[in-house]
Amino acid sequence: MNKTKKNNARETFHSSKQILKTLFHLAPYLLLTLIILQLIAALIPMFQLFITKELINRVTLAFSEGSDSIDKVIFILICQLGLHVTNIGQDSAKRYVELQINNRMSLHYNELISRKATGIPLNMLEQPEYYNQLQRISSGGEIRGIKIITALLQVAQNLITIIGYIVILASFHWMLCVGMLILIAPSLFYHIRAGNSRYFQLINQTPLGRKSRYLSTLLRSREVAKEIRIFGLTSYLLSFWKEIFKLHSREKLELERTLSLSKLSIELFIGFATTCISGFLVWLGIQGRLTLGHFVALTQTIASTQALMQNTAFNIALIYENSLYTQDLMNFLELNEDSESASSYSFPVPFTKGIKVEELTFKYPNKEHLALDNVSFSIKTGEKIAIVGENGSGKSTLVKCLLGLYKLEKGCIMYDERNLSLMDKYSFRQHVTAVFQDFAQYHLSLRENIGFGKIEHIEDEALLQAAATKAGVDEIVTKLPNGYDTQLGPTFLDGHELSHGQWQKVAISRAFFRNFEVIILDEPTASLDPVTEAAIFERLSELTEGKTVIYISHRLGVCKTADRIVVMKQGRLIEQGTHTELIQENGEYKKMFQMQAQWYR
Ligand SMILES: Nc1ncnc2c1ncn2[C@@H]1O[C@H](COP(=O)(O)OP(=O)(O)OP(=O)(O)O)[C@@H](O)[C@H]1O
Repeated sequence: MNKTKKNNARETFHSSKQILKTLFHLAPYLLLTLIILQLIAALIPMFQLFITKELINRVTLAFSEGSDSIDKVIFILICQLGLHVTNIGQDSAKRYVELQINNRMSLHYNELISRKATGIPLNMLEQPEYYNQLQRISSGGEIRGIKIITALLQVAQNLITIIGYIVILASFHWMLCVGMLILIAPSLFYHIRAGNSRYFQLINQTPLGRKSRYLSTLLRSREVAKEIRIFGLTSYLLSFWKEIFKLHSREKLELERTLSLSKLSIELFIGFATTCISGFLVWLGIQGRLTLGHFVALTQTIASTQALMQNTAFNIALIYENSLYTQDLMNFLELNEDSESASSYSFPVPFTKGIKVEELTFKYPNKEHLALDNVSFSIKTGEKIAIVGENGSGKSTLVKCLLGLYKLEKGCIMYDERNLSLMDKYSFRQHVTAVFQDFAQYHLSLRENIGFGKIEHIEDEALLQAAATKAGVDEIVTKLPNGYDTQLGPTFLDGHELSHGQWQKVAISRAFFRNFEVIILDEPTASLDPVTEAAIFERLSELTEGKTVIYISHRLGVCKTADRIVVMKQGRLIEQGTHTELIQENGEYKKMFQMQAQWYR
């Protein structure tokens, strides 16, 4: 923890500099305007002080001399009004400019965060620390950047005013400015300590905090609503959530209590020091070294300087605290992405030699055992391969590797003798399509749900209808109120919910919406009725004529149509061959096939 604190302290300056640089690129004129407004704000208190002093002295004179001196008093009052209007004007303008800067920064960083989140390797998404970090930056990391800048400008503004005040105070007595300077130290110490403690408390609370948020999401989620009711889980989940909530509240209260005690002692010290300084002023007045105007103006100066110093200390601490949070954002943005076009190596067209998997070994970051253990096999172009095996045998992991979604540590995958790891990802994805076991259900229009298969052609009606027909979605469309433009899912107004099987057909259409050389289907028909499933598999050869097909299925009956069957067990490839060959081999496949077959006898 100490090491982390030290590192963060060192990197604080770096992240503030980064944020400033970005802002300078994003909104140079707004930044300049903000600096000018801040400068005006810095000078106003000194003019105010001068006006106060003049006003008191001239009013005292007018009271003793009568109406002869009233013109000068009126002039001073007009100046005071002008200053007041300027102050209000600069304050409103500053808020407006800050809001504009905030919007630009928010847009910029939110876009970067979303791009990064969709660009980092899939392996990273399996790691809890990724979600902890994402949660912290999602709760306003980019807004904290603008806070650093406004705090920096506020410090600069305060310093200008404080220097002006100190010069005024020093012109009366050097002791006054020394007294003022020593007031800032305890305040600064307190605010930095408070910021640091709150930040590290957040770091420690993030993992459990995520769990608590997950539990409360579960309690309100549509997906698990049925199970929560049927299994009566409300009390259990609620008490788990309450336990975490109470623990975190207790920790926060404890920290605030400690900080409040420190703050109280610092405030007492500051109050005592201010009283001493005021007493010193009275002593100077008694000695005849101050007029009444001077006395009022200096008392006001001391109060203002003290408030400004506290505000400066608070803002310096704010810069430090927000830099710690911004550091998280910067670290996240610096994560390595899947290189989309780092290579000039494109997908081989025409695709003639097929796919070769050599000694492929893969382990998930948080797991002990290998998900894939030295897997080697090849697929000819145009071949239809079925992958079968018990749950957890590595089938889905294998197809995700074939799709280039995971970074390989050992072994390689070649498409027409071109190494997938070195291939340009964009080019690769133009020629490969997939239907996943946990396919996405986009709560958008049906057109978008299919068109996402190749976003550039989303308006191509003929292509849309062809893809829909291939998976039997054309029958669904006729029953939808707005055809392809019907909003799907229950999330938004007029949303039309589909059955799970219908959603799966839409996912298959999406895969068929693009031209492909290779199609990978991970249990593509698990939710379909037997008639639809049989129809899709019967038509698969026709729909994928000349294309390479790899599919995973637990229904071994449909695998009989494959040119070759690959059998997986505990991450290893244990058998491969045609259905007839594997039955003759009398191995794992035959055992699985016979077990399934007995249910149909
Ligand atoms: N995201 C993940 N993080 C960690 N381990 C994982 C992850 N996904 C899968 N695994 C592990 O990797 C192994 C292989 O899983 P995989 O999903 O590839 O199996 P599968 O054969 O597709 O299973 P199923 O038939 O149930 O879909 C399993 O032991 C599983 O626990």
